[in-house]
Amino acid sequence: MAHTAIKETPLMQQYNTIKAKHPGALLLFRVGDFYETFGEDAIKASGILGIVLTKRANGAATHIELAGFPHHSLDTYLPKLVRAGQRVAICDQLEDPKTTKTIVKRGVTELVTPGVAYGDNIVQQKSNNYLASLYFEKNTIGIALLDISTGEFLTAQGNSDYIDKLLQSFSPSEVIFPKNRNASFKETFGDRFYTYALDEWPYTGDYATETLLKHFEVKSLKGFGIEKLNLGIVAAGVALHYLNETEHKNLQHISAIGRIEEEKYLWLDRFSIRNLELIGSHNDNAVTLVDVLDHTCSPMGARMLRRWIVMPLKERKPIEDRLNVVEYLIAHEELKEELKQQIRQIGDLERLISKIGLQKANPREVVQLKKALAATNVIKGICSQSESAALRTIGEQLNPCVLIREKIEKELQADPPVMIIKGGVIAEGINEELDRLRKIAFGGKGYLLEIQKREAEITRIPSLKVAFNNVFGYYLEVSNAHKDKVPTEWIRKQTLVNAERYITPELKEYEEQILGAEEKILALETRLYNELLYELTQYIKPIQLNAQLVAQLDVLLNFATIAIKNYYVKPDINEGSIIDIKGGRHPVIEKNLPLGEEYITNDVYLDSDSQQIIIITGPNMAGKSALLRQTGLIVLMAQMGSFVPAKEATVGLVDKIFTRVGASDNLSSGESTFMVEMNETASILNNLSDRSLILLDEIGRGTSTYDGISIAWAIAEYLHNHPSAKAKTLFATHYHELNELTNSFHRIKNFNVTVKEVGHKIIFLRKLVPGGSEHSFGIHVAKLAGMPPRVLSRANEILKKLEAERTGGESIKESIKKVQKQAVQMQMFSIDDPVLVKIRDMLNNLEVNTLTPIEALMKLDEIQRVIKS
Ligand SMILES: Nc1ncnc2c1ncn2[C@@H]1O[C@H](COP(=O)(O)OP(=O)(O)OP(=O)(O)O)[C@@H](O)[C@H]1O
Repeated sequence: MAHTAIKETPLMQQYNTIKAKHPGALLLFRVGDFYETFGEDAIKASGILGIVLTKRANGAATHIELAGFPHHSLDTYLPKLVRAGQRVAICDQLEDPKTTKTIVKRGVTELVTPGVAYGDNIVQQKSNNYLASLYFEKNTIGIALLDISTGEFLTAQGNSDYIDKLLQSFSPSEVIFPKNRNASFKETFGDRFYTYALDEWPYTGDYATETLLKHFEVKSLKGFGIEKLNLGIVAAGVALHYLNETEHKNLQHISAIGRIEEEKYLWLDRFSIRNLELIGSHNDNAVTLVDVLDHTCSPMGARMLRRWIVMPLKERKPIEDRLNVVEYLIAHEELKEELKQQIRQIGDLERLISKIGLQKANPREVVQLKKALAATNVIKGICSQSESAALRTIGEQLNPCVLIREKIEKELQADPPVMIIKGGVIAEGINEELDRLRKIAFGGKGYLLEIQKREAEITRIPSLKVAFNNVFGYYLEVSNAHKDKVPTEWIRKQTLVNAERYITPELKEYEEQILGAEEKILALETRLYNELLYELTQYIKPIQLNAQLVAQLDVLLNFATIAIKNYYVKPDINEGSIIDIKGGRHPVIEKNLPLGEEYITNDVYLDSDSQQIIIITGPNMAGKSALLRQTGLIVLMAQMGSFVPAKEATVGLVDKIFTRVGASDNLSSGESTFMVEMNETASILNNLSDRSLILLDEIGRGTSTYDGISIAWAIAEYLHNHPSAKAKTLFATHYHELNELTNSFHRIKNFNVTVKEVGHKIIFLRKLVPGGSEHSFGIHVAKLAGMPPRVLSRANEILKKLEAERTGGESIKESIKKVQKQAVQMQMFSIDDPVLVKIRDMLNNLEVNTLTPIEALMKLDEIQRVIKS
């Protein structure tokens, strides 16, 4: 945005210089006790924050807008600005205004952007706050994901599908990329993200590698296992560069970078993450899987759970390890509760240690660190003594960091204030000078009483009082009755109605000592505190590991808790190719049914030999989508190591889950929704594998019936006949015509979700049974929805007519022939019409006897187009 230079005063000159250095950022300019904004920034800030916008004269003829708030309200206002998508540059006074005669030196001390934020009020407790950095080269994209609030730093590279999936899983608060890629970013990933484009120069392999090597103080990136990710390295280097640019210099807590190990995780494409409603997005209120699953005891556990949900595993061993711990915890109620109790004490150790790295932890947080380490030690004890090997491993790895814990215990007061300037942070007996100064400053009362007592005796003025005021400090007050007893060396300072006030050299000297002492105490406490903070940075790595382990334990405990609470069972995970769910439920819907309603359980069986594809028909509202989703969710939960909502479940490991929901739900994109649906489906067909699970919900409904049937039919056929990948598929559809498929393709089976017709009403039984269903009951559902009776009865009439026309039991082929016949008959009437001529030719060229139903349908579609055109 154009920034109109603000002229005149030296202050404004300084402002303009700083402002120009941070284009695109809203500048909070510290003036005395206030943060001020000017011009455009002031207009924005007053709008976002609801603070008063004023105008002030600026030179002879101009006015400048102005809006500000007290500096101590920064914690309240800054998050609001950042959440409103502003980049905020905080400009502070870099020297004490008292010590300078000219204008105070000022500079930007931090640039807070949505993706580079760590303040408790800015970042969400239960989710990570990632900055994503992208680098493009031909068809490959490098990505780095960095959360400054937790120190997590990851990288990967791959094609745009993969990067898209990662962006969906990690849902970064900000995405950065080189300026020349602005257009291609938008084209590939849309406008779902807050983005910032950087100059291109830092995007080189050399510069990035050097930045990383320097940051981690290593000679090679091999130790991190990322050395082959040449594009990922560039993205990661630029991420660090960006932190530096935004004035984040203390980054010891970013202590390692890891590769996202794609091969370890079940692939969930971004549509699945959305369609299965796993974690929801920031702005919708739908109840999602995580809402049901999250009973963690710590924010870091909550964040790890979210990661496990979008990145389930696909190797048997680690999944079983998790399941076994959960089983053990369920069987040991007391131990489970004790561990949860301790984890609650630990709190957000991960973000706490990050603040130590950033050197921004306050005294109370450091004391919390001590408490967390104490609780860690208790957990270590419990785990080490358990019979579960996995828990013992966690116990062994936990590091109680005894030395530093004792040091904090010894050096800090037990309950210090949040702000160091309040004083009383460093404990007694740590520093002699501090103790001495404290005695002077705070032992003062006794000392003054002594003076008072002594002088009262000498002068024989029993009512003599020592007191203090802001005008002339400590004084002696003598009532008028005794004023003639005052020694001559006392200096009179004030006369009241019935008393006189005096000062003495002794009092003045004492006063100077006290005032000096307070300042010295503050300086000394600050120094000692910072030394302690600095020493703590050496413990970042072990404490980060503790945080990881405790978060893991928290999630496993959480799985045990919800398994008990929601009656989940341990799934049987194996390397076979069967998915066999008995009495399965939808974990979210079952929790949100209207009072008195019970979730109807269902069995789903899929394998690659006899029942690879299930076509599920059934009326609207019958529960088809719920069934598809619950199958996906049960597999997912099993592979994240959780028990599952079913009576019994066998899960032959799945490597990819694809979900597509027929268009018409996915609005708000420029493309035709049908086109989008076809694109998405194409990407499934091109990526599936033998272990994939595909959930197709009314694919094809976004177009004309015959088009839709044809496409759905062709997809099912393709999935069945795929030479190498017998992907297990659930296919919900309204097109009963698809029930014909089972006759030609032996691994395709028909099922339907049952309903019962009672008089004019239908009752949803929600049971999945073998066989196709006859009709849709769409009109019944319309009635349920309160459609006017006239519309309903007319719809019924039309339906009857249509059904009557379709002579009972006729196959698609026959009905197509009939249509052809009608078309041929039509030809006899107006032969000259060029459209009809064209259609006639098309029909004449058809080899009806060799035509497959699908080809017939497509032909029909072609004919329809000709007529429409
Ligand atoms: N097994 C079940 N037990 C109880 N209630 C269920 C069950 N399955 C679904 N429901 C309820 O029925 C509603 C409709 O289910 P769902 O959306 O799956 O139907 P559908 O057959 O896919 O409908 P449509 O064809 O109109 O999309 C759900 O929102 C849920 O409240």
